Amino acid sequence: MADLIVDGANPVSGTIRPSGNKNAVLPMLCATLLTDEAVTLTNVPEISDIDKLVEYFRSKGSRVQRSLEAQTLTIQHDFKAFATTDAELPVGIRAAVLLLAPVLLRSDHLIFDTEAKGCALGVREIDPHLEILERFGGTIAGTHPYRIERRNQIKGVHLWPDYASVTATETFVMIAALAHGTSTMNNAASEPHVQALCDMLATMGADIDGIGTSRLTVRGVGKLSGTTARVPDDHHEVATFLAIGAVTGGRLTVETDMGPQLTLILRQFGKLGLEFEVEDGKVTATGWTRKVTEPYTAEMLPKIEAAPWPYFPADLLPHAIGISVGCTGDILFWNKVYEGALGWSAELLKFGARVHLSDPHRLVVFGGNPLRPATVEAPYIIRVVVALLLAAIQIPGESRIKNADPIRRAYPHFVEKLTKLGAKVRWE
Ligand SMILES: CC(=O)N[C@H]1[C@@H](OP(=O)(O)OP(=O)(O)OC[C@H]2O[C@@H](n3ccc(=O)[nH]c3=O)[C@H](O)[C@@H]2O)O[C@H](CO)[C@@H](O)[C@@H]1O
Ligand SMILES: C=C(OP(=O)(O)O)C(=O)O
Repeated sequence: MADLIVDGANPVSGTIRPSGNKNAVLPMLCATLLTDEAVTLTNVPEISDIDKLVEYFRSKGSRVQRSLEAQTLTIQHDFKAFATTDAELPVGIRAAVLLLAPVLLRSDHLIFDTEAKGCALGVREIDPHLEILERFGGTIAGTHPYRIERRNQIKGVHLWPDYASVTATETFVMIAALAHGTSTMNNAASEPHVQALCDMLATMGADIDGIGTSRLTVRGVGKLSGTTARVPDDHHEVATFLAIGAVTGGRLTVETDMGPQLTLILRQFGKLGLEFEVEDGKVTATGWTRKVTEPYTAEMLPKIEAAPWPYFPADLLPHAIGISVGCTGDILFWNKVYEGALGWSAELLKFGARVHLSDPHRLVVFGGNPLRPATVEAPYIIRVVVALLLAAIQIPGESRIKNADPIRRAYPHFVEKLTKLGAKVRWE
């Protein structure tokens, strides 16, 4: 594991283009298994989760051509390789769960010997995925490892799961696209990455209504064709760079077409005093007042809450927390998604911040405390490494974020990009 050394309070300024969204490219890559024709993805980020999926596909005889320079990836699968052997999925990444539906469609049985846990945010259950496979006609023939069999034709079903799960919705769309008949899902997730997968499947010939809403209707088709699809820019990375620019006193522009999707994200960062200019094709961080917006309702604490899209994303709540330690006022953070996503907040005390973890979902950060550089320990959570960096980079002096490697799962060339913009950050 490597540490990130951050020499804070150096303005991070300039213009940057974001990379493709990890949580979009992973389902898009898995969905290439739904066709025997070649699929080309563009704006493919250079991140380790993709390396793991590509390695898995190559081990199954898939042909993969990847250009890191052009950020393109072309892939074509050999269905026979999936049909004749047990499919043992890659371990250590949440995205392994996105292989369940497409592999089961290609093979009549698969062995799933991974807990499919990514970031350490809580239980990361797989029940919603297994339930979808069962409802579409799969059988769970064993557990530890999971053995899933498919004896019958995949037929359309109507689902209304407990909650809007990103990867479970993606599993549903992939299997429903090739099922016989019509399928519906109420309480579907609608994050930009879920929309990107649906849009890609539509270009392959899938018949999907309700993209971007909480009710998806999918009329199954007999066959999907190859396509070329662009991975959308990563709104998490866009938000990260904007926040870094603002808290370091820089002026940082991100060139992206994601502007309209960032409205609520910028509004929540605005509650922490971050200032932005949104123009066609770009967003600029212009300053930071450090003031927390006080609600008119006097009994209320200022609050930022995270929940499934179109709420503020759970994957950006750590960023807001990291920023907030430098604010002058108090604010409540409420993670309505994960039951284990805030335990790391005690690390912020080492910077001199005062925080109170009210329960597993709610954290209060008290503003106006003198901050100092510190050595902190990152958990295995990509976005928490960023949160700790956002705290460290606003404080004059050298901080160390231990075990910062998880950042490589979603932020390509993070240190190199920051260095070009004037940050003093290095791996050690
Ligand atoms: C590869 C990928 O795309 N990973 C993302 C995906 O993970 P993933 O698809 O695993 O996350 P889910 O949307 O399933 O939610 C994660 C967990 O939160 C809990 N839960 C969620 C929603 C809800 O209304 N109630 C509830 O209790 C459940 O315990 C669930 O297991 O979506 C998460 C939530 O946006 C993101 O953090 C992950 O980065
Ligand atoms: C939690 C994340 O990823 P994963 O679900 O792949 O662990 C994330 O991208 O912040």
